[in-house]
Amino acid sequence: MAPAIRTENLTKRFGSLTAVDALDLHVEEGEIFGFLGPNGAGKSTTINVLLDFLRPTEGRAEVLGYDTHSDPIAIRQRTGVLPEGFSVYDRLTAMEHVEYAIETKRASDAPRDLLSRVHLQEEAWERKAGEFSKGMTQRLALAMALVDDPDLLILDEPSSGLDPTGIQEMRDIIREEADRGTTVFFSSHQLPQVEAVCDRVGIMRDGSMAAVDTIDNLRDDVGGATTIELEVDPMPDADALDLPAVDGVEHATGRGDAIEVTCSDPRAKVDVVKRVDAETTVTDIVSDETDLEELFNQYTSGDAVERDDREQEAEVTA
Ligand SMILES: Nc1ncnc2c1ncn2[C@@H]1O[C@H](COP(=O)(O)OP(=O)(O)OP(=O)(O)O)[C@@H](O)[C@H]1O
Repeated sequence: MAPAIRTENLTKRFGSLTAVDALDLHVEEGEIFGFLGPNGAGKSTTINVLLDFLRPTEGRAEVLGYDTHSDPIAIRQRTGVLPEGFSVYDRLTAMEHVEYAIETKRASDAPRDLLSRVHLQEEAWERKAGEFSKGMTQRLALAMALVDDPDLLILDEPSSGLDPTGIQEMRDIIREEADRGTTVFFSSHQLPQVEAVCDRVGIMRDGSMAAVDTIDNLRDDVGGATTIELEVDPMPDADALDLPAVDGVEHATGRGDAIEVTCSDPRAKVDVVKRVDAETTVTDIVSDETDLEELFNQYTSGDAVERDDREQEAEVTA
């Protein structure tokens, strides 16, 4: 099965500036792939090549098995796109926009269904889109992208301009689409959203991929301490528990009815829970993992991650 997106040595220069630098990107069919990177990393340029809005300087790209340069029409027929900085036709209504998108794709969707799916309020359907807020405009753009049940959705900053409810709704729509078998490829600066929906992420830096993996694997690779807190009843004897003897545990602290354990290796968490559970009843588990923002910073700036420093607390060893 062809990957949904494949680039080989993809390079795009603007004069002396290399916006995309020998990029090899594979996005599998059916996955939700988050395309991340700081401003200017080359995400939009990559997306524009995928859609044949820009020609590569070197290398090539395939979307749904078609070459972006020789088969752009076949790609557009099966792909839904929410472009960066989508702008509306000021004098057309929301309904007319969607009707236009349906006509262009020679599809047979019901415009009302699409507008409901993106939660654009019904009172706005017949209003001129020139009056829309950024959030409403994004919803309209998404409705147009969803026309004809695309096999691939390419969304450039889909959450831009959305309030928290809108972001949540966008997340739900992305999941629904993926559940229907659609591959979703989206760029975003909304890291919590990316974390909530993506199967894998690619982090761009200076036109190349600094990392591609699941968020869990990126966490493992970056290492760094993760902390879990186990609420227990009753508090077990620290000596009998001897958590520091578990491989990958840095230290453990008992406080009130909770044990806080810092693991240098995240895989140790499972062993910790098993060990505590063998001694007492675990009533709750809170895991404080490296958040995606920290991971992102490590891959894009190389700065050391600031860790929650609990070194001063007493260890459960006495
Ligand atoms: N048409 C263009 N002409 C000249 N330079 C360009 C052009 N488009 C993009 N660039 C440059 O290419 C680099 C990559 O830009 P790009 O828009 O792809 O980054 P991005 O990762 O999408 O950033 P953002 O998150 O801000 O959208 C930047 O330095 C940008 O200034």
